[in-house]
Formats: sequence, structure tokens, C-alpha cells
Amino acid sequence: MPTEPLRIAVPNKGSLSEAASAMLREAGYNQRREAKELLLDDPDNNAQFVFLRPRDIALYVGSGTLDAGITGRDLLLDSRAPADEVLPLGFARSTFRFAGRPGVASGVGDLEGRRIATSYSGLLAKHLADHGVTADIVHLDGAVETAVALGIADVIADVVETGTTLRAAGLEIFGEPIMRSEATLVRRAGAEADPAVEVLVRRLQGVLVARQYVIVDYDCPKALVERAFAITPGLESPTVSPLANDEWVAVRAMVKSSETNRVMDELYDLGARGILVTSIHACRL
Ligand SMILES: Nc1ncnc2c1ncn2[C@@H]1O[C@H](COP(=O)(O)OP(=O)(O)OP(=O)(O)O)[C@@H](O)[C@H]1O
Ligand SMILES: O=P(O)(O)OC[C@H]1O[C@H](OP(=O)(O)OP(=O)(O)O)[C@H](O)[C@@H]1O
Ligand SMILES: [Mg+2]
Repeated sequence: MPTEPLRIAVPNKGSLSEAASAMLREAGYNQRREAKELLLDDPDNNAQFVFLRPRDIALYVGSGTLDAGITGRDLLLDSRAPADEVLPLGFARSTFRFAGRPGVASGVGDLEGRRIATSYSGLLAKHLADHGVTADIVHLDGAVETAVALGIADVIADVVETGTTLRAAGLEIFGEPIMRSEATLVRRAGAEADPAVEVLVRRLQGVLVARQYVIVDYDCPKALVERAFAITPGLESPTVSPLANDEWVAVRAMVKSSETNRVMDELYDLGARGILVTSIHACRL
């Protein structure tokens, strides 16, 4: 008997939307071609994608209406929905920070009785309560940086990535980061194990690894392999193959993409030759 399709919430707009769909597409799922589509069936994978406002996704997933969803960690915490992170997805990275005119405050402790504008009232209220600070939260839908210039708030608490928006508004960050966020896969808190969700998670993990790692192949004198393995330990253990010249072996290992050039330099200095780097198209570890 066919089982019900897995129902997955995907952001329909904003910073998360395109990257989330691109990641699902890379993981082998069908994704919408037009931004207006609200539902997309993917019968080959027994899945259905529901395109929702990113802010609402944790609510749908937390209530059990949908099986899983992609949202931002900051939105998940702000919603206070009973949903948990299953897999951080490595995109839409941002920090959530206080900012104000230069010198207005130096930390959360200076905010007693002040007016703080934000689109993340739930997150901010919890942070203030955790620090024993009572302040006046001014809830705005967006463009929070403008609130100080317009005089409705003393400081703001908002998403910061490059800091360009803050600078343009003449504001500076102060205090410790309130939190660090990225896109994440969420499920209802306490949801039972589900083989279909496990397949989704494994596929997304495969995309993450393919994005973060490369394959390095090189030829290495046998006498140096132990030192070479220390440079490229691989995920489990490097693969070693014989060569026609029996004083050398061929070695293959996975390496973090960000470390590729350091690793190649160290291997070369050690005496390895024929060092080749190849990208990974897809994988299951
Ligand atoms: N500039 C940014 N860089 C990285 N992540 C961001 C950025 N702006 C927002 N985010 C992240 O996107 C999520 C917010 O989703 P939302 O749809 O509100 O994004 P948005 O880009 O503000 O969209 P919009 O303002 O068009 O509704 C949060 O997880 C937030 O951390
Ligand atoms: O540090 P930056 O690289 O400048 O990025 C941060 C800005 O990006 C988002 O704004 P968005 O464009 O989504 O507008 P919004 O405030 O209306 O949500 C966020 O709310 C910040 O304003
Ligand atoms: Mg926004």
C-alpha cells in the first residue's frame, strides 16, 4: 500500500527561499519553477513541498501539520514553536545583534527602560529576560534600522550579515551577539523516528558534504605515507592503491575545500607528486 507523501515546508520568499530550493534540488527533489506555486508534488520521491512564509514554518512543523521544514534558527527561536533543529544547513548565516548610534550603549546591561525596535520580539524578550533587563520592545515588520533615525526607538536588535545596512543607517553594533543563525531543517519536538525523514536528512547531509569537501589524489613514496596520512587523514581513513613503481603508492582522501591549498602545499613539500583535486558531485557517507 502506498504511504502518505512526506510534507516539507520550504520558504516562499526572502533570504532563505532560493538557497533552500537549490539545496533540495541538489538533493534530488523536484522544486517549483515559478515563484507563485504554493504546493509542489514530487511523486517520484513520495514528497510534497509546501511554500510558506519563513516566519510561519516553525509553527506548521511544531503543530505537526507538516513533517519537516527549512527555516532560520533565529525564526525558529523567535516563534517559540515546539520544533527542534535536525540539521543545520550552512546557508543564510547571520548574527542577531544590538545596534545604535555610536556610544548609545555598550551592552545589554545598558538597556534598562530603553526602547528597542526589532522584528524578532520573541527572541529579544527572552534575551532581555535572561539578562534581567526590562525594556520597551517596539515590534516592526522590517526595515528596523530606520527606527532610530525616525525617533521611535533608542536602539535596535536585528539580523546582521555584512553590516552594510547598519552602516548606511549610521548605526554601530554593540555588546555580545544575541545569537548566531543559519538555515536549518526542523521537525516537531519529540517527533517519532520516520524513515522518510531520515532519507531527507541523509540526502541533505550528502549535499553539505559535497559542498564542503573535495577529493585529493596524489602519488607518495612508500616511506612517507604515514606523514602524508597525517596531512590527509580523510573522513575514516585514506584509500591506498599500488602503483607500477613499487616504491610509490597512490593515495585518495577527502579534504575540506577550504583547506585544499594548504594541504596541497604540505603534500608537495613532503615529497608527494601528481596531486589532483576533484569536486564531489554527490555522496552518502
Ligand atoms: N542579509 C542576510 N544575510 C543572511 N541571512 C539573512 C539576511 N537577512 C535575513 N537573513 C535570514 O533570513 C531569515 C529571515 O527570513 P526573511 O524571509 O524574513 O528574510 P528576509 O531576507 O528578511 O526577507 P523579507 O524581508 O523579504 O521578508 C532569517 O533566518 C535571517 O537570519
Ligand atoms: O548586514 P547586511 O548584509 O546589511 O544584512 C542585514 C540586513 O538584511 C536583512 O534585511 P532585508 O533586506 O531582508 O530587509 P528587512 O529589514 O525589511 O527584512 C536584515 O533584516 C538586515 O536589515
Ligand atoms: Mg527581511
